[in-house]
Amino acid sequence: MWWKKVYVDTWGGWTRECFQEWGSYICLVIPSMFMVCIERWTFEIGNFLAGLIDMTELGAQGIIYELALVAYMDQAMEREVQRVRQAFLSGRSRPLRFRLQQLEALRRMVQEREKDILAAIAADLCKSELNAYSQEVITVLGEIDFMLENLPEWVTAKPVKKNLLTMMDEAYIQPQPLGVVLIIGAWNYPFVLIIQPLIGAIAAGNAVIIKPSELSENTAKIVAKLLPQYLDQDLYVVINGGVEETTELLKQRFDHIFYTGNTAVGKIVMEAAAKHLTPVTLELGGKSPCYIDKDCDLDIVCRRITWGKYMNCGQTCIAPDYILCEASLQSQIVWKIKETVKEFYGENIKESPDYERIINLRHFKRILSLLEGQKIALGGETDEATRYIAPTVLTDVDPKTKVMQEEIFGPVLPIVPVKNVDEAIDFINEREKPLALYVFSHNHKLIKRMIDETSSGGVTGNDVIMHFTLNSFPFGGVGSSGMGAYHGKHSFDTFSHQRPCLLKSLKREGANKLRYPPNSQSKVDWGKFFLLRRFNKEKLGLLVFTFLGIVAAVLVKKYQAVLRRKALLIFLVVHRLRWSSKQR
Ligand SMILES: NC(=O)c1ccc[n+]([C@@H]2O[C@H](COP(=O)([O-])OP(=O)(O)OC[C@H]3O[C@@H](n4cnc5c(N)ncnc54)[C@H](O)[C@@H]3O)[C@@H](O)[C@H]2O)c1
Ligand SMILES: CCCCCCCCCCCCC/C=C/C=O
Repeated sequence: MWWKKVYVDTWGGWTRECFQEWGSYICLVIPSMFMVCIERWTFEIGNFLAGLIDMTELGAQGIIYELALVAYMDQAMEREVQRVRQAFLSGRSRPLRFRLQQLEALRRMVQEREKDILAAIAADLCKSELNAYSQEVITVLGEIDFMLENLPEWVTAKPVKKNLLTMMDEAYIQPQPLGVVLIIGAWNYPFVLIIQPLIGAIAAGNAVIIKPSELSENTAKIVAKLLPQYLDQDLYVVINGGVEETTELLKQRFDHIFYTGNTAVGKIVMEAAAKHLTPVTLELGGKSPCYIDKDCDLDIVCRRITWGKYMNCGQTCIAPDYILCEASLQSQIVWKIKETVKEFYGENIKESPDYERIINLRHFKRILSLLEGQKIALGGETDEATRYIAPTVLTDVDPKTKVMQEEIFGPVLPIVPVKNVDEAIDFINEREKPLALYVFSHNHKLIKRMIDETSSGGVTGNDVIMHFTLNSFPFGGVGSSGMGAYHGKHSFDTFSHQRPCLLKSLKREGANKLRYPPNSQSKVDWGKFFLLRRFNKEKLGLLVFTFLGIVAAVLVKKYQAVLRRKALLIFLVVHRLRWSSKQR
């Protein structure tokens, strides 16, 4: 027997190294022992599946094994999801007290292990720990506090308005957990993009499998290490790995999939989810435009845009992707951005602790290719060894060029001249719906008009990024920038099923005869009366009066049942007569 690929845990990397040395040996010498070895290994490490080893790279020449191993991977993933499902079915994730306690434990994890978390984010993105804290940790702590404060109210059943047919029944909406949720994260804000949805999923009472991005591997590892130390180990599980692991994971049945990442993979996720009719939330990207009206304070506008564009080296889903403005504004904008860059990052940007690097060489080269043939008005300096790209501005950009065809996701800011706001609106509407839209103007009406006449996931007027920070807002895209939303109550709703509950009594069968066969015109008329009429304030007095009658009837012991029925009948007949006369 041969195997092409095996899963092993990557705690500290030692298992992987060990396997590289021993795995191929075992495989070559005693192939039949191989599976046993993997089984024992995965058992010993608690079924955590992570890194992938390509046995062909290790000198094993067999090809026949691939199928056998894929089957093994499938089974392993299936077992893991099954384990989490069993934990969910135990019911322990549901009680409010448990949810609050897990959220508090998560907060304790972030507070007690802050240094480890910040170091991991910093290592992944060449980010200062201060920036990692303000961009990721603050948001997470704020979200946990918000949940703890509001959850007791959100979990309670909400009574709903009733119609005449159900007026004696109990009718309410009960939010309930969906089940097992899969959260797939992206690398650019590797902590907040998995922990913030996790908070919502826990709050809603679900079990969760988290698949962090393999590109931000330090954060992926620290999350996999810390979560089991603080949270229930069977309900909340981290599975690390790359595309192959995600692909295997996506074959399993989940009750909801929450994916953050690029649009192309978003389609893959949705297709896989469709096989199980699993609902998805897709937090995708796109080109977020920034319109600068000539009636504005350019100093302030350029400071805000510089902050949002070059934060995290432009690798922010809601960073302003490009600027639309009148041609005459371009030179001033370039000048003011240049001054701001100096103010923010100093004369030597490479030395600044506030300026990050591009995540990997592939993205570095991709961004460089976007500069070809462009007029570079600011920046343009690069260093492949450290994946540094200076804050860059391009002017007079032709919308047909490559930089305007894909999301930039780097520190390159094209300016596309337009004649006026009408042309800017048309420009935006001719393209895919962006994740964010930014409009700068002193003219409030112009901002409102742009909001009314365009579509985007979110909008901020006279600033950038900041709508992300308000957890009373739903955060998400529209069209190709995504579907569904989260943050605060919106996360709770995303991970809950709003279950309508109608509780009737087995008494009062008389009223139900109306819907039983055989049907008649009179039954239809009564049905119309019962179902098409709604209570309004005008009728409330009459209703109260009727109820008082019913209560009185209850007090008259001997005639209790008879009186109640009569009062209801009188009320309905009076109503019906008044309604019929109005109809005429
Ligand atoms: N809307 C948001 O909140 C938000 C936030 C961050 C990033 N983004 C968007 O994400 C993009 C950047 O992230 P990325 O996509 O480069 O991140 P990424 O490369 O980390 O991929 C995201 C996840 O998808 C998985 N994946 C990748 N290829 C896959 C495949 N073929 N099949 C199955 N799974 C696969 C990865 O394992 C990873 O967990 C940008 O477009 C950005 O705008 C959106
Ligand atoms: C010290 C004050 C902090 C100000 C708030 C900063 C807000 C930063 C938000 C960063 C966005 C993180 C999520 C990104 C999603 C898409 O990539």
